[in-house]
Amino acid sequence: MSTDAQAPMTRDEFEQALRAKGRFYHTQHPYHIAMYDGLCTPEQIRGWVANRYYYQVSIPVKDAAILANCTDRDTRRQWIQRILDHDGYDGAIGGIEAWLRLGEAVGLTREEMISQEHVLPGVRFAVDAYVNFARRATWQEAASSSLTELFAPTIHQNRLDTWPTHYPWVKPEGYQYFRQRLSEARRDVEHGLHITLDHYTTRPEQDRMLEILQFKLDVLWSMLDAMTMAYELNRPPYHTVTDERVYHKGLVL
Ligand SMILES: O=C(O)c1cc(C(=O)O)c2c(n1)C(=O)C(=O)c1cc(C(=O)O)[nH]c1-2
Repeated sequence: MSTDAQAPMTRDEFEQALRAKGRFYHTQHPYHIAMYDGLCTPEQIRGWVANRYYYQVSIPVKDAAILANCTDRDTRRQWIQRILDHDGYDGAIGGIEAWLRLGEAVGLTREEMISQEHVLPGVRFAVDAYVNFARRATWQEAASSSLTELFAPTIHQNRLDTWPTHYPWVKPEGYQYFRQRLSEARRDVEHGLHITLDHYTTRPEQDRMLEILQFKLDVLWSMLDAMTMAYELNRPPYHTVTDERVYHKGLVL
């Protein structure tokens, strides 16, 4: 390779390269496209909400792992807000509680979500890979892996705009999560982008970051692949053997 090929990207070029990864975001997944086009059955919406619950409860664990590895006081001060946003604080309900209410609004019970009985092994493995990455990586790398949210500035607004028409059977009380996330996601992306653009300055580091972002895209895409098998193709795990949800509900390692 020539020395030129190894030259670092400028801050702007690097940001453009990160943003270009957006074409692989899970909004391009057929499951997501169907959801946006109003083509999902109630069972498919319920499956998505019940499985995404596992992502929601894992996010603060992931963020706590980042905090545990973070030696920078200013970053910790800002990052800790992410945990509070999901867990709730000062009387405000957090994202996890809001997600449980979304579940109830689509016809799931709180108990069946909390029991994680619907969480497909493929979803669990994908989400666990993200949490484990955050445990092992440097805090800067783990922080920057949250940047997929960069690709969906309007994802929650779109749901607020279209779900009531597409899915009138969903109770309106369920939409709080999407509403809450509008401002939180914008703030998180700004902070994550700031850390990322500051941290990766050599070309090999920048290339590694693009690979980290691809890893995170793979996590999100794989979750939807597992849901496609179960709820679109009607091939949940062990479907050749039983209709029961025998898959494990998580091993605490
Ligand atoms: O609904 C979505 O499509 C979506 C995607 C993502 C993402 O890109 O990881 C997050 C969220 N929502 C979200 O609500 C959320 O709180 C969140 C936290 C993180 C993260 O990586 O720390 N991603 C996401």
